[in-house]
Amino acid sequence: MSPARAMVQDANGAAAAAKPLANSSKLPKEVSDCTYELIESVAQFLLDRVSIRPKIGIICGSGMDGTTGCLADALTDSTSFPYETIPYFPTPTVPGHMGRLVFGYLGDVPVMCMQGRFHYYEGYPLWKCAMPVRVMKLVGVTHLLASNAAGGLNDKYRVGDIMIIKDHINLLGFAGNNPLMGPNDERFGPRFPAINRAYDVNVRRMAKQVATEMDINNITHEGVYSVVGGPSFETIAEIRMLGALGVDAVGMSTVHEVITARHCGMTSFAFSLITNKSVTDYESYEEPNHEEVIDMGKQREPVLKEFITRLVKKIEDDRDE
Ligand SMILES: O=P(O)(O)O[C@H]1O[C@H](CO)[C@@H](O)[C@H]1O
Ligand SMILES: Nc1nc2[nH]cnc2c(=O)[nH]1
Repeated sequence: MSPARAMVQDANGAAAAAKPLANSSKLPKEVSDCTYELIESVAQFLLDRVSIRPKIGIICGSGMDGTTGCLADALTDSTSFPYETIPYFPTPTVPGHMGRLVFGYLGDVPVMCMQGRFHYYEGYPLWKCAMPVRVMKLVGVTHLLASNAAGGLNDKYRVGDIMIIKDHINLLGFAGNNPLMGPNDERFGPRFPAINRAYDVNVRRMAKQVATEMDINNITHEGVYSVVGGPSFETIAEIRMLGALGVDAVGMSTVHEVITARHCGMTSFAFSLITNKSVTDYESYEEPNHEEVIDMGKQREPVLKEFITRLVKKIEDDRDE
């Protein structure tokens, strides 16, 4: 598709030509080129083409954003933008991440939904991986809900369980890599943002209420997520180290999105679907693999869809009070 000609697709996949773009080719190479004005222009591109004004932005994790039956398919009155048609947007390279930004109604709540996210191991710098969160912000989103697939370290967790993230350990940050590195534009947020209250306590409370209402408390936990760079899964020594650090689940995403969201004043919430148990035993022949991650995401899709739909409704009702 010509980069100068964006396409929008409706929920049935019908493509329609949108306004031509001045420059829809590539993201700027340097973080310093990714200005507030550039993000504003991307937000404006979207606002010019959709009528709904979502306050809630959703990022779907591995296996939860794929084919028929996924969350984005549940949106009504939807308009979707394949990532390659959005100016300056990265494109996903990972199976299980479809690559569409969908606007629509979940129940009766307007949302925008990233069907596919960006990971550091794909070769994008972290700021670029998290750039869509800033686009959400300038579209008018106030609440970020991110989901991910993760390996479960906590002995009590089983495959298929949900972990509401209460905190994270940013191992990429420890290694000197953070989405906020580079010049800071105060219009997004402060140079040194506090991150200790990243996972909103009120939204977590609502999520626990939803789990009770759905009668899934037996599979729902609250815990600490750690991000690693990937794409290789962890060694046994690494898993043991993470366990000793108090990590309950490990993955390769979400933290850069949440940091970016908090930096620009968005309320954030995230949860993990435990798609595999982390291997801690040298005698074990088990090996994690991306196929089982995607399969578990698909299996849990109905539950997660309902979980998110109910949570979104609670957030919206709470905002209206
Ligand atoms: O975090 P999400 O995008 O759900 O994906 C998780 O699953 C993939 C590994 O199977 C990694 O990308 C990991 O981060
Ligand atoms: N790093 C990491 N990411 C995952 N995503 C899904 N499962 C895993 C895992 O076991 N480790």
